[in-house]
Amino acid sequence: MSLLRALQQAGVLRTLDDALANTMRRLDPDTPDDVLAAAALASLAVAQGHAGFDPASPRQLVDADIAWPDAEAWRQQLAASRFVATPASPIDEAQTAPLVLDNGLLYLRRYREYERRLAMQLRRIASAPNPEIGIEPIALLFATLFPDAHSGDHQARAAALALRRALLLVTGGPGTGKTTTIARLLTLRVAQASRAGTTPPRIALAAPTGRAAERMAESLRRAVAQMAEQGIGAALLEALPAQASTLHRLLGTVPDSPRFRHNKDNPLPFDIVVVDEASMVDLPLMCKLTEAVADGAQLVLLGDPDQLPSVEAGDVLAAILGAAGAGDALSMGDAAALHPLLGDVPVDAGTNHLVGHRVHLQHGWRQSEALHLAPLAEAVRNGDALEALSLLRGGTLSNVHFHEGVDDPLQARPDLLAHFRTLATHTDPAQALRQGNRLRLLTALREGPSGARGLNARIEVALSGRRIGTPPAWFPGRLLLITENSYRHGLFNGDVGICLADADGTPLAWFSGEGSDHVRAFHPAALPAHESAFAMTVHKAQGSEFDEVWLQLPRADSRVLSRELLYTGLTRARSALHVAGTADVIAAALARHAGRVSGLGWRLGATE
Ligand SMILES: Nc1ncnc2c1ncn2[C@@H]1O[C@H](COP(=O)(O)OP(=O)(O)OP(=O)(O)O)[C@@H](O)[C@H]1O
Repeated sequence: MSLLRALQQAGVLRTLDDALANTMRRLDPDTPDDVLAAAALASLAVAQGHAGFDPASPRQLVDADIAWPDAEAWRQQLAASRFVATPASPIDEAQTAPLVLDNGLLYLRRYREYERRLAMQLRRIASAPNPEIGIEPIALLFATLFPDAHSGDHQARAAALALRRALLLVTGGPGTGKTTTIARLLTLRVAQASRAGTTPPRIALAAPTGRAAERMAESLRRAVAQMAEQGIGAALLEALPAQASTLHRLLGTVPDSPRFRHNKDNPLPFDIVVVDEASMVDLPLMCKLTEAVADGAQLVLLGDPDQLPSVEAGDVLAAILGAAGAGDALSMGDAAALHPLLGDVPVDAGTNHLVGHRVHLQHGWRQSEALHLAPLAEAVRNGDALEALSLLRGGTLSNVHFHEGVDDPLQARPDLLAHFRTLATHTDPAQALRQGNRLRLLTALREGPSGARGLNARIEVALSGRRIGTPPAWFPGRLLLITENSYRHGLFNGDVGICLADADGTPLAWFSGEGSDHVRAFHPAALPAHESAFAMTVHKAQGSEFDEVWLQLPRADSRVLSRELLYTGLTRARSALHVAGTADVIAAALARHAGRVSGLGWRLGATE
C-alpha cells in the first residue's frame, strides 16, 4: 500500500493535509507517492506545533504502525521534486515552491520563511552597536538596587547586561525575580538617560495573552512600590510604564488580516520592548514582533524555558536559548566593560551570535511563602519520577496535596462545585472575575472522562440546572474562556470572563480591561467563540496563575503528557496545589519531553 494511502487509512491526516497532497497530485500526476505523503506530513507537523517535518522521526507525528521510508532516500526524493525548494544557505530566501527542504527538515514554505526572517531579525537586533554608556553616573544607583552585585547576583548581571546589549534574554522559573529585575533594569535605563540629559526611553511592556499582560503589569507595579520604599526617586519611577498590553494590541491588529499595523516599514515607536512569557510566543508572532522592533531599539524577552512551548508552531524560545547557551556567562567585552558594576564574572568566549545575551535566574524568592513547590517543580523539570512521587506521597511540602488514583475531582472534592456556585452571588464584576481566577481545575487533555470539556459540561449542569447535552448558555457565574482571537472585540484566545447580570438585570459577559479594576461588558450572543472555563487544559492556562490549582491527570498515558505539561500545570498554583492521578501516568509523563521540531537554533548558530 502507498504511504499516503496508509496514512489516510490510519486516519491521522486532517482534511487540510490531504488537500495539499491532492492538489500536488492534480498539478503533477507523476509526483512520487512518498513526496505527496511528506507534504501532507509537513502540513500536519505545523498543526502539532512543529515548524517542519523531520523524515528521520515520523513517529513523532504519527503513532500508527506504518512502514516508513528510509530517511535519507526520502530526503533525496524530496530534493528532486519540483514542489520542493532547496535553498543554498539558511538565510537565503527559498524559491517559490510550496515546500522547502532545509537542514534535512521539510517545511511548508511559509514556515521556513518565518524561521529565516526571525533568525535574520534576531541577528539584526542583537548586532546593534553597543551604546556608549556612562556607567559611572549610575554606579551608585546600581549598587543601591543590587547590593549583592559583586557576589554573583544573576539579577544584577541581567540588569548590567541590559546597559550593553540590544537583545537580552532573561530566563528563570516562577518567582525567580524576572519582573523585579526588569523593573530595576528599566529604572537604570531611565536614570542613564536622565543623567545624560536626554529624553527618557520609550518603553513598551507586552505579553502573549491579556491575563499574562495583567500579571506582568501587577508584578511591575509591586516592584516599583518596593523601589519607592527603598528610597529610589519618584521622578525615575514615574517614567516606568504602569500598564502592559497584549502583543496583538502592541503590534496593532488589522481587522480580518494576519498582518499588523507595526511592521518592518512602520516600526514600533519604542526604544525598549519587554515581552513576558516568551515561551508562549509562536513562530509567526515572534517573527512579526522582531520585524517591528525599530533599528537600535532593545528587545528583552522574559520566560521560563521549562514551560510548555506555544500551542502553535514554535518552541521559539527554546531554540533561541539553545543558540544563546546556558546563560551564566558574559562575553569578554561585556565582562570588562561591566566590571565596575559586577566585579569578576564568568566569561564565555563562544562565537555564536547569541552567546552572552542571556542571563538565567536560578534563585527562587517565593519559597518562604505558603506553597512549597520548588523541590517538586525541580523533580518534574528533571524528569525524576521517583523523587516527584516520593515528594508527592511524603506530604511534607506545605500546601501540596496528592490525590493518588483519583480521576474525578468533582466527586473527590465537593467544595470545588461550592466555590463555583458562589461566583453567581457577586454583584461587582471585577470582584467576581478575581474570585473566579482564585481556583482552577487544570487538565492534561481536552477530551475524555478527565478532560476539560467533560468536566465543564458536568459543572454547567450542576450550576445551571440544565440537562446534560443541551448547549450551555448564559447563566450567572459561568466562567468563559475565549477560544479565538477577535480583534474587533479586543478579546483574544485564552481570555477569561464571567457571566453576570448588570444592575438592570441585563445578562452580560464581563472581561477585564487594561488596569486592575477595569472591566468590559459584552452581550453574550455577540461574543467570539468561547467555552466554559471552570476547567481548562494546562495549555490554555499558560500565562495565568491561580491561588489554588487542581491538576487532574487522565487515567491512562497519552502522547500529550510530558514533563513540560506537568511543570507548567503545577507552577500555575500560587498558594495551594492538588495533583490527582496515578503513579504510572505521572512516571510516563515525566519520561516524555514536549520538544518540537525546529530549525531556528541551527539557523541562528549558522554563520553566513
Ligand atoms: N532580589 C530579590 N530580593 C528579595 N525579593 C525578591 C528579589 N527578587 C524577587 N523578589 C521577590 O520575589 C517575588 C517574585 O518576584 P517576581 O514577580 O519578580 O518573579 P518572576 O520571576 O517575575 O515571577 P513569575 O514567573 O511569576 O512572573 C516577589 O515577591 C519579589 O518581590
